[in-house]
Amino acid sequence: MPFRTPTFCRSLKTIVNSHHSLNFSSSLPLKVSRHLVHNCDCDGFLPWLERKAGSTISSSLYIGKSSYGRSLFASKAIQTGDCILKVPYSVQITADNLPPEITSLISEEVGYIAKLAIVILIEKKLGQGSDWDPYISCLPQQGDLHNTIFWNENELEMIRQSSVYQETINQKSQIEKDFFAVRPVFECFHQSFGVFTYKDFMHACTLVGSRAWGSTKGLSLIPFADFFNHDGVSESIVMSDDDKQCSEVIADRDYAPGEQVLIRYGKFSNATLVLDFGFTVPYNTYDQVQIQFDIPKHDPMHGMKLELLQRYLVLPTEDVKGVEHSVNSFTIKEVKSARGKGKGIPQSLRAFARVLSCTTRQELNDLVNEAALTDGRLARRPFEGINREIQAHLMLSSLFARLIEERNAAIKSLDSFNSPYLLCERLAVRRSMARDLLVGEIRVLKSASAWLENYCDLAMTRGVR
Ligand SMILES: C[S@@+](CC[C@H](N)C(=O)[O-])C[C@H]1O[C@@H](n2cnc3c(N)ncnc32)[C@H](O)[C@@H]1O
Repeated sequence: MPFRTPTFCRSLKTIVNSHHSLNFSSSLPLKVSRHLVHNCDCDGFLPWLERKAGSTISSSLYIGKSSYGRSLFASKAIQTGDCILKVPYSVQITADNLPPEITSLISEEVGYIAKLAIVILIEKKLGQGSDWDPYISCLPQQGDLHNTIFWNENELEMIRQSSVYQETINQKSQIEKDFFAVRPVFECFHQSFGVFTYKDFMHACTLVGSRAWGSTKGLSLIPFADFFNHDGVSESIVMSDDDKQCSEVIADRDYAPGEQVLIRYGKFSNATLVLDFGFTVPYNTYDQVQIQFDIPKHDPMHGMKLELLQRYLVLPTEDVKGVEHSVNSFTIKEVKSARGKGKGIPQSLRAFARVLSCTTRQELNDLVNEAALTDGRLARRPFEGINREIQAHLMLSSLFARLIEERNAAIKSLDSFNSPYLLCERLAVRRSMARDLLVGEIRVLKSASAWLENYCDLAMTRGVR
């Protein structure tokens, strides 16, 4: 999904494995709505796909309507451990489906999302003449999507405090870059494939980003499986097996006939969900906050600190949301126990605060010497003096307090965002997403604040070392 890395790839996760390793022992109390509506516009979809595949894809699921759009429902009783869907690779869409004359002209820099978007656009132009028409015509229309790249300026203002704001801008510019890279190719073939606009391309990229799974082919659209909606607590995921050349889903619990069957797309925060999938969940245990901690411009040792930080602070290898990391950007996860159990706030952030709290060259040199004598990392150990250690952490506390305050103010002003009558429903949906996002971020920041408070209290009473 991610429009930000060259291959822009944080699509729905797939385990490419020959062995399923799910733990089927627990029945999870999923909150699902019961729906017995069989007659959605996709009634003929599964029979068509099974004919195309030459095999049964699912005998226990049907496509119905839910409050999340179309969804898959149990057509009969399903038991924990049942294989509920098996989609052969032969009916999945990958970049290999691009016409060869197009593939040969597309630059290597164009990522998988863009390539699959082109496949969708070409098949769409072919209309009923396309082998994939029953699938392509089922895909959501432009107005149905709520990913933040479709939010207008006013709507985006609701989430300005969150990193999603900047990520949305980055995502748009990545799509634009890809569009300009592929447009000349299409101009050569406009008689065969027609023309498409930037808006069409953006829509197709978003469809791919929210419905394709990472695979050995880069990304794969898996028809029928992409009607599953997401539940972050589900243990069911789409698994692809290269030996069997198919993707499958195993039920993680029992389902009664008519019950909505949900899977987990990935361990995604609301920031990821709203950016790449156009929805949020009210309480998301995977929420995290991307923060930036700047060296104050007026700091007399600004240059020296910056140089040291760039030299010593190693960037995280895992790029959480494809955000470009700089030395002063950190990912904060919810701290589950303020009492010091488990992980607290990132070590790299605490090291950063120690460096920032130094007031003399000597103090900075001491940190460099200490790094040379230990594991080479800067400021990873608590300061000898308790007061200095506490002071460094209080800097973080005040940063968190400001971030919490800004988000609280943003939530308060959400109701002041209005729009013309016809757009009210759309705005209400997006406002509720903005609220979920900001509330989740506040929860994470408050947990980090509580951890810091506890750390400082403990340091005072016990001494840091
Ligand atoms: C893979 S598709 C699932 C099928 C989709 N509902 C449809 O009608 O085609 C992913 C999209 O479904 C919707 N969706 C999935 N899970 C959701 C959830 N828990 N809450 C709200 N919308 C959800 C979002 O629009 C998302 O981009």
